[in-house]
Amino acid sequence: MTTIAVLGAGKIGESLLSGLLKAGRAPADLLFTERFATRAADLTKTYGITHVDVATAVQRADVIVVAVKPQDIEPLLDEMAPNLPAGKLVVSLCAGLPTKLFERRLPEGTAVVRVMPNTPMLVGEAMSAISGGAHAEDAHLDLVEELLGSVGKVVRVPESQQDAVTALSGSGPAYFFYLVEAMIDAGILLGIPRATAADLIVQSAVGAAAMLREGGGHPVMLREAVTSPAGTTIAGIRELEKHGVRAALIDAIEAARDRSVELGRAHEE
Ligand SMILES: NC(=O)C1=CN([C@@H]2O[C@H](COP(=O)(O)OP(=O)(O)OC[C@H]3O[C@@H](n4cnc5c(N)ncnc54)[C@H](O)[C@@H]3O)[C@@H](O)[C@H]2O)C=CC1
Ligand SMILES: O=C(O)[C@@H]1CCC=N1
Repeated sequence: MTTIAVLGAGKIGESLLSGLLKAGRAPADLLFTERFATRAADLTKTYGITHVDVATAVQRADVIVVAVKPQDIEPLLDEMAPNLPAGKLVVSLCAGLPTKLFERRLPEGTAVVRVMPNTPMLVGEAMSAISGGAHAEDAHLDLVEELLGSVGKVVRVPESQQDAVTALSGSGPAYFFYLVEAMIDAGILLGIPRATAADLIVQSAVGAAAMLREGGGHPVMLREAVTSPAGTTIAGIRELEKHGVRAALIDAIEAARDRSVELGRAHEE
């Protein structure tokens, strides 16, 4: 069985470990590193997985998943480089960091796959986009696709699109949560108890997502079907348009893309 080590078990690292376990992978096939000892102990207790140091992780695992903040990558690469045997596959989940950075800092010929996942991985509903680096072969991409396919959907994209993908689906869940939060607040304003407002909005979000995914409908047609002539929905849509919500969303996603590019530039030679 393939042994997978997750370096940095924070929010996304834990989501991956938990998702892989839920998908049927044995705890014995998973390793993780974590710089905070109390967090490491909590994760071992919760999931029964083994906490190791970076040197042990890169030596024992076949697939090494890097899940630290982009700002924390340099010291981690310093620790990985002298210990990484040839033939290992390095998978980076880090926003903005190009495969070239890993290839430059790790032993010559190391296969690197850049991935942009998202936190719905925790419930087996991740959206992950993967791109191979210079030494990644089809077999490496197939392996990463299989791993991430067990915790959600996977698409292959050229690495040049990864900053945009990061803004769209990497950050995307946060924008949906933000929208839900705002709609629940609207319910409070209208006198609906918070718990009821949350139920109403969360189920509406789940239903809308199911229609988008399973119904195969176009978002414009689905919205038009809710929008009756002289009805309630169009009164609300007029306010959204007046406040420039569409342009705000486009600007937000462009800003997130720009930030991803900036995170990568910070590590250029
Ligand atoms: N949170 C999200 O929604 C997503 C995050 N990502 C990417 O995943 C990476 C991690 O993000 P989060 O999980 O949100 O951050 P986080 O801060 O929750 O997790 C990072 C973890 O790495 C640990 N760490 C840092 N340096 C370490 C080292 N040298 N050795 C061992 N452990 C170390 C930290 O203690 C922390 O627990 C980032 O690069 C981010 O861009 C990608 C997609 C989505
Ligand atoms: O906010 C971030 O930088 C990370 C990357 C994508 C989602 N969260």
